[in-house]
Amino acid sequence: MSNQAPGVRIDGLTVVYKTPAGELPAVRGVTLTLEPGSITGIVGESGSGKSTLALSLLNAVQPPGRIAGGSVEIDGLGDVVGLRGEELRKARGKHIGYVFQAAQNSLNPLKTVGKQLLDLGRSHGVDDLRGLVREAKELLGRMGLDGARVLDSHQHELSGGMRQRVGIMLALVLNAHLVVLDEPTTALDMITQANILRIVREVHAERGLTTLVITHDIGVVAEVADRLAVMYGGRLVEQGPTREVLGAPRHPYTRGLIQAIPRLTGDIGEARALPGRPPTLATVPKQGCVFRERCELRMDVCDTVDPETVADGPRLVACHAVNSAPASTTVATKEHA
Ligand SMILES: Nc1ncnc2c1ncn2[C@@H]1O[C@H](COP(=O)(O)OP(=O)(O)OP(=O)(O)O)[C@@H](O)[C@H]1O
Repeated sequence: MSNQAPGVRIDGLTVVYKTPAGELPAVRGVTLTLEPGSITGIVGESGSGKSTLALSLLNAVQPPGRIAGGSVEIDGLGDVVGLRGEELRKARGKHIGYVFQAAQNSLNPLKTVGKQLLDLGRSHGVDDLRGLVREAKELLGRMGLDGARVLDSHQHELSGGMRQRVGIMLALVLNAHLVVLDEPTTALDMITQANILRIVREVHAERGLTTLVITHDIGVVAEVADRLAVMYGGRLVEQGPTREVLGAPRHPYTRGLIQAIPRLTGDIGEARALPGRPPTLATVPKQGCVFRERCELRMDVCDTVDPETVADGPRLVACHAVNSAPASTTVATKEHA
């Protein structure tokens, strides 16, 4: 991979988990492009398949899960779904930096952060380990931490918020140009969250990265993402430029998510939680629209026919009610399940 922001093309991706009821899809027929140099946010409630989709970028879905169909083409690496063993290990860390959702718990409790940093550097053939430590201290310093002290610490000596920032440092320190951040700010207070998101944006711009941010918090994507993809029941239901999607959401689920945000100004009672709950693997409908049970625009066709993804300029929406808009053109959504 060159030293430039890579483009990523996810096409018809389906990921299944083995359950007592057979293999069920957590991600189904997802098609998404990450433009080089962009920050894309994926938002959706718990269980919508965000983490499973993010893990697929590293071909890191673990049993009982497996990628059952589709491809993930990353510039310079090819289709990572086909990568195995050493090739795959090298790609992770060096080309793809990743902060796991449970970043607070992903450190080794027996080793200092500095020792883990050196292990990471050695396992990726970094010659200049001093330079690596310098870089780590610099990144930690920018995130408001005393770098030398953090590198000398064990996991138990750090707060949840500090571990989260260590996770972000480890994802960035090898200079990967594709960075995946899964819930990067969940353990943080509002001020620290804003600070971390500012740093994510700065480092993204300085280094020329392609960044994917996974979150249940629409405020986080509003803060950082150029483009926003909304996920529900393993499907992408709406995508587009963040401002356009937030300013004029089209899919009823996106509208529901936005209406559920309490505003700082105005009546707190105006925030309306979306009624009902998202489906689990066992309750996701096998045919028809995955959102219909909670949808105020439900029509008969929604019970039987999966809505196609329809493009209107840069906006993509999968909804029968919205599909009737006259200026739309249909794009094929591949199903590999
Ligand atoms: N190891 C597993 N075995 C079985 N089912 C799983 C496994 N991991 C995830 N799932 C199921 O797959 C679906 C998608 O989970 P995933 O963690 O990708 O969603 P998410 O949107 O990231 O949610 P969260 O933010 O809560 O992690 C959920 O229904 C979840 O229960």
